[in-house]
Amino acid sequence: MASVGMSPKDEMVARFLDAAARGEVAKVSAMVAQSSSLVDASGENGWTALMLAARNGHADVVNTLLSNGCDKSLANQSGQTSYDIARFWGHKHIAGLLANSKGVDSHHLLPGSSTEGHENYFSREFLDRMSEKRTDGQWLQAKQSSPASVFILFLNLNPLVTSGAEETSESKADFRLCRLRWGSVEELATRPGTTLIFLGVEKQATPPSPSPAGDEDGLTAWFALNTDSDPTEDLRLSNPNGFFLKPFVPRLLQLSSDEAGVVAQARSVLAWHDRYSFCPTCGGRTKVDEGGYKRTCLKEDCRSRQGIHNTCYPRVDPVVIMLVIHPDGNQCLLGRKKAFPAGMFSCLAGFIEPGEAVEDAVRREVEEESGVKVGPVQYLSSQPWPMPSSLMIGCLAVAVSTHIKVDENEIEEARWFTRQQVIDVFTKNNQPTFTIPPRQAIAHQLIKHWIGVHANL
Ligand SMILES: NC(=O)C1=CN([C@@H]2O[C@H](COP(=O)(O)OP(=O)(O)OC[C@H]3O[C@@H](n4cnc5c(N)ncnc54)[C@H](O)[C@@H]3O)[C@@H](O)[C@H]2O)C=CC1
Ligand SMILES: [Mg+2]
Ligand SMILES: [Mg+2]
Ligand SMILES: [Mg+2]
Ligand SMILES: [Zn+2]
Repeated sequence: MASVGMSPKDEMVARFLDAAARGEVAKVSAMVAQSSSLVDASGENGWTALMLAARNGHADVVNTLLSNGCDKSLANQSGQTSYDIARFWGHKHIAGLLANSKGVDSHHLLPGSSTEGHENYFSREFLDRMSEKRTDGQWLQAKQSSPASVFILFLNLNPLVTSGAEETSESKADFRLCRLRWGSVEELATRPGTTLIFLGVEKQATPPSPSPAGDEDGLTAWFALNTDSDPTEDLRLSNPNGFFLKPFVPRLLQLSSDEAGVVAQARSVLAWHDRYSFCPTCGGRTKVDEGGYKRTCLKEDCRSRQGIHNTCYPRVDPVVIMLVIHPDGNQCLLGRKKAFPAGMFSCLAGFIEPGEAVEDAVRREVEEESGVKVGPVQYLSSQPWPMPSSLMIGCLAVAVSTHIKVDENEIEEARWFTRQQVIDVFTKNNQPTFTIPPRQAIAHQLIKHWIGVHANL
């Protein structure tokens, strides 16, 4: 403890050693940030902060000191290193951290791996995709002309909706998809700029009973169409309140969870047809197969027709999105792009590159965008993001360095935010100084998960 007659420097070292001995990780971090030479400073009998934290079993302080570059090989006046001390006092986990040649083992900062019940907007599977029926032309034809089937319509990839709040048990919807019948879209389906795809059938709690309409299996099939010729006038009679949802975001985020899931599937596949209308291998004309899940080149000797080629199937672009946790466990890294609304910060994100594992993409994108180095990575949940075909792979990650240097081409600013600052955003207490994306974005859910996990701290 500090005592009368100490120099200010000795007094600061004494306060620092005391904080480490007591496990006051936030104070240790703050003091190191102010004066980095403290990490290896020693007090009575040559004991350093690392030794005191190891003696008292404070793994979080040990990690913070390691990540700030302390020298773990130092010994006290009795010749004991921090590792010897941790072993002597039975703190095996800390001894493990100190023995680890990479210095930092921060897995304990990641919450347990339970992600059960975690569902993101756009990920609800309201329909059974029935992929085995995509090659059954007769079944598809019968469903297409069945009066029970549902058709949703897009004009240049914007869905036809009606407004009108609908409150379900899980979500409040401001817009609803217009559910059309074959009779209203039959003529449109034959126009050159229109694509029709099969989405699946409504999931049923109990096996369906055959319908009297001669529709043998009683399953309600869903289809989607995208067209480039405005059908508003033709639909005026059957859907006087319908309109195409444009601009698409953020209003698309106001559908019910069920309908958002349907739109995620439909819009991605339709966007693929819209953008890949010619054969990517030979540039020839193609035709739509398998209920819209395949395009086949019409040129019989095209290479894309020998064997299986991913160019013939709808694309999905994997993106990593991660909440990076500070080595002290009490702060997270958020960034903002220039295009974000004023004051909004979000998780860093980036496209996975060819030949790259998820964990490596997380480490690369975080370092590229913020200069921060990342150690352990944990997958949490994923989210289809149909703008047009991203799959957001949501992860938590632990930083092993803390200095920020942003890539100004992509990120305007990145900052460490304390848990309290983030809690203030959720609770709207203490006039939060920033905002985060809405609950429909996986970024929001990752941040919320981190706060929830640490709610007891
Ligand atoms: N749902 C959510 O919470 C969030 C979703 N996102 C989505 O994640 C996506 C990726 O994030 P970014 O930071 O923009 O990625 P990024 O950090 O990799 O940078 C984007 C750049 O990557 C290049 N790129 C590489 N592969 C690409 C591909 N397949 N498609 C388009 N560009 C590609 C382009 O040059 C592009 O400008 C965005 O499109 C955004 O819509 C981003 C943040 C939050
Ligand atoms: Mg990015
Ligand atoms: Mg990037
Ligand atoms: Mg990138
Ligand atoms: Zn071809």
